[in-house]
Formats: sequence, structure tokens, C-alpha cells
Amino acid sequence: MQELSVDVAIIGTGTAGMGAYRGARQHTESVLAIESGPYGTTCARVGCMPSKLLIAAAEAAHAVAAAPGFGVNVLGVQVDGRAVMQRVRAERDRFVGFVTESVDGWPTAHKLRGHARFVAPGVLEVQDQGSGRSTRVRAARIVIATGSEPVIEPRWQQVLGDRLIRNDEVFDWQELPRAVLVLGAGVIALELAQALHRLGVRVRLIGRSQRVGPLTDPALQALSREILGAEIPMHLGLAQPDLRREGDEVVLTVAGQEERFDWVLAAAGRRPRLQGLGLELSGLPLDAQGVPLFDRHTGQVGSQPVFIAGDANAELQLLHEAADEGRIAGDNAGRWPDVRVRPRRAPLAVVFSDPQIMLAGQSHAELLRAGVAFETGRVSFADQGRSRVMRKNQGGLHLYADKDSGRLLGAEMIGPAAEHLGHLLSWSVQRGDTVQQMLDSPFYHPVVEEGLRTALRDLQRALRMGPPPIERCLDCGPGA
Ligand SMILES: Cc1cc2nc3c(=O)[nH]c(=O)nc-3n(C[C@H](O)[C@H](O)[C@H](O)COP(=O)(O)OP(=O)(O)OC[C@H]3O[C@@H](n4cnc5c(N)ncnc54)[C@H](O)[C@@H]3O)c2cc1C
Ligand SMILES: NC(=O)c1ccc[n+]([C@@H]2O[C@H](COP(=O)([O-])OP(=O)(O)OC[C@H]3O[C@@H](n4cnc5c(N)ncnc54)[C@H](O)[C@@H]3O)[C@@H](O)[C@H]2O)c1
Repeated sequence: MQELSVDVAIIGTGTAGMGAYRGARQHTESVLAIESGPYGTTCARVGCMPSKLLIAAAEAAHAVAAAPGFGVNVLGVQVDGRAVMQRVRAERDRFVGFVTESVDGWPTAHKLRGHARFVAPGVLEVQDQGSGRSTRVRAARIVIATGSEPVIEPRWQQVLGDRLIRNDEVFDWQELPRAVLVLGAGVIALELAQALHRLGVRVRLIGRSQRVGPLTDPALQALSREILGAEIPMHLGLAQPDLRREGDEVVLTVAGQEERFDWVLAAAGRRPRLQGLGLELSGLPLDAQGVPLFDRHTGQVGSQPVFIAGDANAELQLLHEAADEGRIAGDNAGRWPDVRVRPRRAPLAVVFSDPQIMLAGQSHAELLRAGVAFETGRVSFADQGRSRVMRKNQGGLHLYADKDSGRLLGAEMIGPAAEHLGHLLSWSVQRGDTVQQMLDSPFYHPVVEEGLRTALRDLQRALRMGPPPIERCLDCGPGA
């Protein structure tokens, strides 16, 4: 067995691992990045990018289908599934190429292929299935950046066999399938189910509860269910769906009615990829789920020279969070024992459904849990001018502000341009803006942001702060 000794070993070269590599390398050249799978990151290969490419194709099909609503008649929509998937893969490969190019630029001595596991505190064994080679790595500091994997119930695998697929496999389809059942009603389920539905695939989504998507504000959660449920065929409250395999098909039975599908897509959450990592031999403190206990401002696990970043830490499974956490963990692993505390950015999450969904700052549920005294400002997009112009006039935005200071604490929304409003709002939360400061900012006409202004005015009214807001702002422009 080959033996190596390094200052910093990084397990996983996804977004977090690559950030950690760059962070650690500012302090030492003795860095080893270990990777068991293909280079290219989950985000670029099978996550953010290919899913958004599929959604972009679905948006194009939907725009054509929705054109008659503007008096623009088109002669039907024909989706060429092969061409759709070809573009998804070609563009995806381009994005993956940028990532692999970056890894190709790392010195060979900094890279090791194979599956890493702890065999003792500070000691890893790396097994490369391809070459059969084993390497023992003694590392003064270790970064765990192993990402996440879909939650798959064992009985699904037993019943469905190779008809059960994960997000990874979807983007390798050469053609669009005829029918797909989606297990889950969260982010991946909504994004992929709606995209496939708009591309002409017969889709059904199964939710084990009545919840649809991530919003925690009960009124907006109900609105998400109403709006998305009106378009995407779904069965909610089906905790144990009756599924059986018949040949190459899967049969779902609900209330005596059978429906047949080519594939069942597992979209029931993702858990940290920590199994087989030998954490039991690592000497690290673990929580009840077996996830290392860590400080989110340093990435450090307990008081040991081990850091954790990205989806592996079971916190926020988002690209920008993985990148930040990777940089923090790598920098601290490099500079250890002089571990630095890094402020975190305001939370921001977006679902690329139509209408989009976003959460900025603290969610409604988090504010309630923390016992914060807050007021809520609301707007419906049903009559919002620009949204109506675009026939995108559905959804709602709720803003939450601190009762004492009038500072914006958070926001939840389903509605038009949520990805953009989410950015504005998370920036305001991070800056500590008050509702009055936000109202004093410019608002163009006619834009969706005028809906935000209406919600801010509603919030200012509830807070009873500043001059009384204008009740009906006629000089703001019609529909503002
Ligand atoms: C379908 C989908 C869509 C998404 N869309 C978005 C989006 O629009 N916006 C957004 O912000 N986020 C999105 N995400 C989430 C985002 O992709 C992840 O949060 C991010 O990629 C996590 O990065 P990571 O570095 O933690 O993990 P990864 O990129 O998965 O990297 C982990 C790496 O560790 C390697 N590894 C694991 N175990 C070992 C081991 N024992 N030894 C050696 N190597 C190991 C793996 O092979 C992998 O390369 C999406 C995710 C999915 C699945
Ligand atoms: N736009 C984005 O930023 C984006 C897109 C895709 C994924 N992601 C990230 O990936 C993560 C994982 O996505 P996801 O959609 O798998 O998780 P999720 O947590 O968003 O949703 C999981 C869904 O599965 C359901 N579920 C859980 N266990 C189940 C079971 N045993 N049977 C049936 N249903 C079950 C839940 O009720 C929920 O509806 C997200 O939390 C997000 O952080 C982000």
C-alpha cells in the first residue's frame, strides 16, 4: 500500500471541495484532493445546470402554448424530445468542461483518485476501484466535502428495481419518456415535474403530506399548492403509494384507479454522503443522524483539525453555500490552528418553478421558532400591473420585519421574478435595512418591484412606523 503524508487532505472535489482546495493552497502546497467519482461537480453534471437547461426548454414550449392568451395564434407545439435532451447534454458538457479544465490545472501530486474512508483519527485509506490501488494518507488536517445523495426508501428499490431513477439519470435520457411518476413534492420534484409536464411528458407528482415546495408561511404554502397543483398533476397526502412493477412499467393505484409510468423519479430529499466514510473510526463528535457536529462560522468539527463543507454538513444544500463553506473550511484547514470565524451571508433560496418560489433571510417558521416579535406585509400579484401585462399575475409576497427596529428580517414568495426580488430582499436583510429605507429607494414603472413596494407599505402600516404610507398611489402609475 502506498503511504502519503500531507498537511491538508480534502475528501471530494465538488463545489465545496474545489473551494476548499483553493482556500488551503493559500497556506500550503502540501494539499491532496481525493475524488471517487467523475470530476465536474454535482451542480454542473447532474444538478443546477442541466435542470435549468431542461427548464429553459420547457419555458420555450410553454411560451408558445401560452401565446394565444395574447392573441398570438401558433399552429400547435411540437417538442422534439431528442433535440431537447441533446441541447441539455451539450450545454451541460460545456459547463462541466470549465470545471474539469480547472481541476486539470492542479498539480498531479495534489490529486488522488479513489474512495476515501477514515481508518483512524487523521488517517484515511483511499481505494481506487479502477486501478485496484490503495493509498494510506496521513493528514494533519482534513476537509470533508463529500456532498449528498438522494434519499431512497429500500422498499422503493425492491418494488421498482431499475425503473427507479435519480436526478443523475434524467439528464442522460436520449429521448423524453412518455410518463414519469415523481416521488416527493419538494424543490427537485417541482422543478423537474413541471419541466417534463410542459415538454409533453405525462407526469404525476406524489407528496406524502399536503405540503408543496419549501414555503413555510401557511398562506403562501396554500397558494403554492393551489397554483402549482392547478398545473402539475399531483396526489398529495399519499405517504405509502401503492406501486407495483409490471414488465418495464410501474403501476400506481390510487382509489382503485391505475396509472402507468415508464420511470419513477426519486425526489424525496437528499442526505449527506457520509456512509462508508468510516466516521466511526474518525474520533469525530457526531449528531444523532451520524453527521459531524460542526461550527458553521469556521467549518470546524468539534475541536479537531477536521472541517466539513457543502451538502455533506446537512445544512443548506445550495451551490453558493457549498462554495462559501468550502472556502471557509479550506482556508481554516490551511491556517490551522489559527482558525478564523467568517460571517455568513443572508440566506437565499430560489425554486425555478413557474411561478418561481423564493425565501430570503429568515423564514416565517424560523421567526416563529425563535420567538421573534415581527410584523408581516403582504401583496398579491393577481392585480399587479406589470405582472398582469405579462400574464404572470399570480402569487404572493410576504415580508417580515422586526417590531422594534423596523428592520427587514425575511421574506417568502411565490410569484413572478421571485429570483430577482429574492436577491434584493436578501441583500436588504444582510445590510439591516429598515422598511422605511427600502421605501425611500427608487421604484421604476411599470415593474414587478412595484408589487414589493405595495408589500413594504403594508408592512410599514402594520409596524406603525414613519409617515402613514399612501393608501392608493395613483401617481405611481396604473396597476403599481
Ligand atoms: C437536481 C438538482 C438541482 C439543483 N439545483 C440547484 C440550483 O439551481 N441552485 C443551487 O444553489 N443548488 C442546486 N442544487 C444543489 C447543489 O447542486 C449542491 O448544493 C452542490 O452541488 C453541493 O456541492 P458539494 O461540493 O457539497 O457536493 P458535490 O458537488 O456532490 O461534491 C461531492 C464530491 O465528493 C465526492 N465523494 C463523495 N464521497 C467521497 C469519498 N468517500 N471519497 C472521495 N470522494 C468522495 C463525490 O464523488 C463528489 O464529486 C441542485 C441539486 C440537484 C441534485
Ligand atoms: N433551485 C434550487 O436551488 C435547487 C434545485 C434542486 C435541488 N436543490 C437542493 O437539493 C435539495 C434536495 O432536493 P429535494 O427536492 O430532493 O428535497 P426537498 O427537501 O426539497 O423535498 C423533499 C420532498 O420529499 C418528500 N419526502 C421526504 N421523504 C419522503 C418519503 N419517504 N416518501 C415520500 N416523500 C418523501 C418531502 O415531503 C418533500 O416533499 C434541496 O433541499 C435543495 O437544497 C436546490
